[in-house]
Amino acid sequence: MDRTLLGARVFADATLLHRLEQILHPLVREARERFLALERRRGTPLVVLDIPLLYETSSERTCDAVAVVSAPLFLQWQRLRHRPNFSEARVVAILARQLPDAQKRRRADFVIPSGLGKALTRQHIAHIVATLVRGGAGHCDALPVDRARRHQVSKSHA
Ligand SMILES: CC(C)(COP(=O)(O)OP(=O)(O)OC[C@H]1O[C@@H](n2cnc3c(N)ncnc32)[C@H](O)[C@@H]1O)[C@@H](O)C(=O)NCCC(=O)NCCS
Ligand SMILES: Nc1ncnc2c1ncn2[C@@H]1O[C@H](COP(=O)(O)OP(=O)(O)OP(=O)(O)O)[C@@H](O)[C@H]1O
Repeated sequence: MDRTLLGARVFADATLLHRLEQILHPLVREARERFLALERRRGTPLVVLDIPLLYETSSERTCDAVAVVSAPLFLQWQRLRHRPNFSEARVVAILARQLPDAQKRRRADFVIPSGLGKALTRQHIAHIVATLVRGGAGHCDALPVDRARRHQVSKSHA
């Protein structure tokens, strides 16, 4: 499948994108449920879901905590320019269909900076994992997280 061509069509046409989402999102949901059921059976203490349209689809309600990976806008554009299917029009169309980064950062429990090098990003992730495991967040959509500690961490990271 030519994803670049499909992207050019659907990101320029809200109706077509909606049709594609109606086909794909149920399949994504199904795969996610299978994954969660398997990890629950295994007793995995923490699972991570990488969801691009998390707030846009209200999926945050099914998770114990949300971490947003964020870099400054200039860096986002710099990285996007290196993608094989880059076009300014495509990026503008995609951004118009997503919640602004600032809003995601405000709503998230954790903000993971990705603009200051991979070592620092890894440190933040390790800190978050330790906080969640200590705080008792285990199976997604089940256990509570220590909110006070969450805020403490997200504030120091923002
Ligand atoms: C249109 C497709 C084929 C383009 O694929 P391609 O490999 O060229 O781009 P990629 O998937 O990496 O997406 C590029 C950027 O667009 C964003 N994006 C993808 N789908 C959407 C969408 N429905 N709404 C808003 N942004 C989107 C991604 O987060 C990413 O930042 C693909 O994005 C797709 O099938 N999208 C529809 C399914 C979807 O909603 N996926 C995201 C959530 S599960
Ligand atoms: N912490 C980091 N330090 C340095 N570079 C990074 C870091 N995180 C990501 N990058 C670089 O930024 C680019 C984009 O990363 P990635 O594809 O993970 O973004 P993304 O937000 O998941 O993208 P999308 O949602 O559009 O698929 C890649 O080239 C990657 O190497």
